Amino acid sequence: MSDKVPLGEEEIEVALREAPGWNRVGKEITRTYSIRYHGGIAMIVHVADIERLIGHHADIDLRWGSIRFGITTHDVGHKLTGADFDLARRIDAIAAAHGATPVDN
Ligand SMILES: C[C@H](O)[C@H](O)[C@H]1CNC2=NC(N)=NC(=O)C2=N1
Repeated sequence: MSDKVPLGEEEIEVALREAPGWNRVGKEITRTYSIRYHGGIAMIVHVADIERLIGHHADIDLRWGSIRFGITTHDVGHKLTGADFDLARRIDAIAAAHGATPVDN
């Protein structure tokens, strides 16, 4: 499991470059995908299985045609850690497996 030690600013910049499509918004990193509602439910179940496995959970906002993930580490006061970027990578892989299309801005 990735560690839950707050990252420094430079480490966050490096991690963001290595997680293309994820945006830093306030205290979290976030990404939105386009997916049909029912497909989004199936994707969430898959993500939840992985979240339980790694002990790290995203905030998930499912809408009619899209799903948004927001990730930050609560245990260290809502700061960004390696665990957030680890989960982001895993969500990207699951999204691809479910045919979810990134809505990157
Ligand atoms: C005990 C349990 O592992 C911790 O509370 C985990 C659960 N999931 C978590 N998820 C996130 N995003 N941040 C955390 O600090 C966190 N802590």
